[in-house]
Amino acid sequence: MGCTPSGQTTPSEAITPPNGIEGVVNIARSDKSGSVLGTESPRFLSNVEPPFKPLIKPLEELVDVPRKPLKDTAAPQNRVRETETPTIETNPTTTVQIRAPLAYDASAPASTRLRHMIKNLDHILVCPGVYDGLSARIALSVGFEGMYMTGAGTNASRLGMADLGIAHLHDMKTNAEMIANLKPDGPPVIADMDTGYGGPMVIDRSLQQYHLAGVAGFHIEDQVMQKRCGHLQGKEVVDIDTYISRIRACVAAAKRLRSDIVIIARTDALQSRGYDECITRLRRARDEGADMGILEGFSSKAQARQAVKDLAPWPLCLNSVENGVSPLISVDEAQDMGFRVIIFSFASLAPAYTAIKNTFEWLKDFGVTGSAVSPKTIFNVCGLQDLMVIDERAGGNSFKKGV
Ligand SMILES: C[C@](O)(C(=O)O)[C@H](CC(=O)O)C(=O)O
Repeated sequence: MGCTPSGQTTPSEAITPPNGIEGVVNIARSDKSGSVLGTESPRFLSNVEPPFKPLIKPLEELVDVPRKPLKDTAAPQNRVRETETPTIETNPTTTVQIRAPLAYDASAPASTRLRHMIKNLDHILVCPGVYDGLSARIALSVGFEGMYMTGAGTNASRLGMADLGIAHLHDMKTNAEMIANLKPDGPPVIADMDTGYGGPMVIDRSLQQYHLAGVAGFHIEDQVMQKRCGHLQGKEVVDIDTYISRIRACVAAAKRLRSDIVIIARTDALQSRGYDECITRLRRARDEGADMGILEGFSSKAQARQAVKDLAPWPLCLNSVENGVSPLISVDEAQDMGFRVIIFSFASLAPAYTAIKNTFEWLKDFGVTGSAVSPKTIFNVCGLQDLMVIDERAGGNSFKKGV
């Protein structure tokens, strides 16, 4: 690591922040909403601006906007699923088959807003993977329209464990609940539900817990209970009937709870059973009432494009795991292929690993961290401004002497 040839360094002159730290600084300063991220002087109520810019376009911008056509989407053949509340389509060539309200309602639950976004946004919904409060806060401050709570990240951050199905319902639900409630009227949170954590009775409870936690959508997969990350080798899947019973349990629970939670059926069968079996599984899941699909671990871009065609107009979500088993597919490419949502599972976990490791090595070698980030920068990202407003409005005096 960098050090002067003599090894005679001082923090102020010779030590530069290690790789990764600079990026964190830039993220903190890139907030365009007018908040004071990255500075040392938070403002008080009179001149506090909203810490977050509106993340969702206002109604008038969403309704009747011409959507970018989902290219090459084949005409549906025996694929139209009965929906409880069919929506009126304005442009049949760009139909996205998901039950959704016609009008956007900013005060609706996140799940209802997510449905509307999947159906009506004129672009793909981009959800960075977040795994804890800070990564979620950073996603909010940068201004994404959605977020994805990664199971891999939850295992790693809450349990210090690899993504091998160690985290269970309680771990996943409490993490998702915290993240979804940082800004309940903000970007909807899609969360990993792995295998559902048991048979139909447990899955029923899992859906209920996610629904009550404010999770807007989740994916449930067909791996065996002792699952592993979709980008590892040696995955095993359950038979199709067991998989479909998982989906049925979700659909029934959502109906009973009158929940709009978006049910995303994921299949991990590509590795062991091949592409055609994946399409069969996803079609069955769709026919049982799943709202959306994920085919995990595409082996080529052509295969990803084909899956969208084969399942259209049912919407698909792309799980982009950089350095995983699939080729890297950018947001623009995924949109062009016709995906409606893209999640970047490792978007915060991987850079956090790099930054923390580099910093710890720097600390070990040089006795300082080399970080350029002040505590207040982190606190501002984590809602300091909002808390000051709450206190001042209530007549509290927590900040009379500054902060
Ligand atoms: C999407 C995923 O379920 C996750 O937990 O983020 C993982 C990501 C990963 O571990 O690579 C998966 O793809 O299985």
